[in-house]
Amino acid sequence: MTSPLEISYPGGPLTGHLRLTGSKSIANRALLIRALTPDGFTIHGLAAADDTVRMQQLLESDDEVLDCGPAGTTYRFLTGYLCRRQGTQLLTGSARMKERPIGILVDALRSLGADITYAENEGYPPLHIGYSALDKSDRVSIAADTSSQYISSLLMLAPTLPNGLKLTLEGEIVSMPYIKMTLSLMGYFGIKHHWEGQTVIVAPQYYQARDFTVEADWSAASYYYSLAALSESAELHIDGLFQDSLQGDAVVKELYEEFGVTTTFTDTGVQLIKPAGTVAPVLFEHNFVDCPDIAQTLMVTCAGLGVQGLYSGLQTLFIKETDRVKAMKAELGKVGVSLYKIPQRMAGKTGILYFAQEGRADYAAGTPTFATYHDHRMAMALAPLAVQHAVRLEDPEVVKKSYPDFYRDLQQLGIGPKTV
Ligand SMILES: O=C(O)C1=C[C@@H](OP(=O)(O)O)[C@@H](O)[C@H](O)C1
Ligand SMILES: C=C(OP(=O)(O)O)C(=O)O
Repeated sequence: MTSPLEISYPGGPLTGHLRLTGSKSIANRALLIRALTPDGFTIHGLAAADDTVRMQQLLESDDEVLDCGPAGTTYRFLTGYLCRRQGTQLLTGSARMKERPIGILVDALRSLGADITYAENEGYPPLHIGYSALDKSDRVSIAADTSSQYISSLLMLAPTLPNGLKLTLEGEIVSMPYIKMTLSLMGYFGIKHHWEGQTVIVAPQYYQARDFTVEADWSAASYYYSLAALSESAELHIDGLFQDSLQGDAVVKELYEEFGVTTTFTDTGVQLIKPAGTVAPVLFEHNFVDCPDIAQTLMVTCAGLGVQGLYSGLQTLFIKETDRVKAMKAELGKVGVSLYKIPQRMAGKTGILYFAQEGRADYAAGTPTFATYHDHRMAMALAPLAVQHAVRLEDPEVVKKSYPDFYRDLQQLGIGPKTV
């Protein structure tokens, strides 16, 4: 744990220009695909994010123990990849990773012939993974309601399998834009696929080497949208983001229109404007099933502005870096904002889980100290409140997972961090 950091803003319009970090989701796919491509290729714009660095290191390592730390994509993508690599390796991770389920992916890989055994608890990391031809079958069904990363892991491997793969997605599909991102990137490297209903069909094919540039990270951009929304007025220029994005989290540009933040694409990225005098909405309602990583950002924006929140599609937040709903409930509670599950009888009989949020962040008790729960997004989502009142973040270095320069970039906007 690193010492707490206090961040504050002197006030006035928020202005500035920065170049945003690369997307770890895109980077980790490009790295995995490169490992499956005989000729290799150059990847530009790889971020120094821990999850990306780990992916690079582990793909190159022939150590017997591979430690993914808290990196979900790294763990799930390597689970598939290692099945085709010679030798046996122990794939492990942080204490939290050992609580994040992997059984759905292991069962799917085993049905193709994988040699995987649980080293500790059934259904959870760590895993012993041995080599297998994965030629027992050319089709598999997988529950799509828990994590899309299992599906992306299988899809990236699919063209390299002796018989290709027909992958049927069962139940509600969560994080669908990430599956589309995987298929688009595979397409960039020459892999064709087609859908038959809920089944993705990928024939045996070779990845084609092509140089590649990683887009800036729209999930990281969400924190600047929140900063703009929470400021009295703002004009921010963020380089590296483009209109035609592979990332589902690019939806932030539409979501923040409700808070008066407009986006204009420029030659180098985006310009965000929030005019003075913008009136916040009374209610913000959204289903986050396609964009779970920006849920915390929107919760904090609503808390800062006193906007009532009505959220659904949060079911995957319980198994991320922390139980994010529980963590947000505790931290927003520190500034008097409540987040609670709506009883089923009030939400209707749809089976959809709804959460409601009420209250406006209140700093009467002084500078709040927010815990970050080993979750980069807790720190980054709560930080924008600093434009309203100084806030303290515990274990601030947690942001390194996806955005190591987060505080440096805030400083460029005049939002000053100091260690306390
Ligand atoms: O494939 C990816 O790059 C990701 C998929 C999502 O996870 P789930 O599919 O588990 O929701 C997302 O939350 C994660 O940050 C990155
Ligand atoms: C959920 C996340 O990451 P991962 O699942 O890759 O650990 C995230 O970055 O918000």
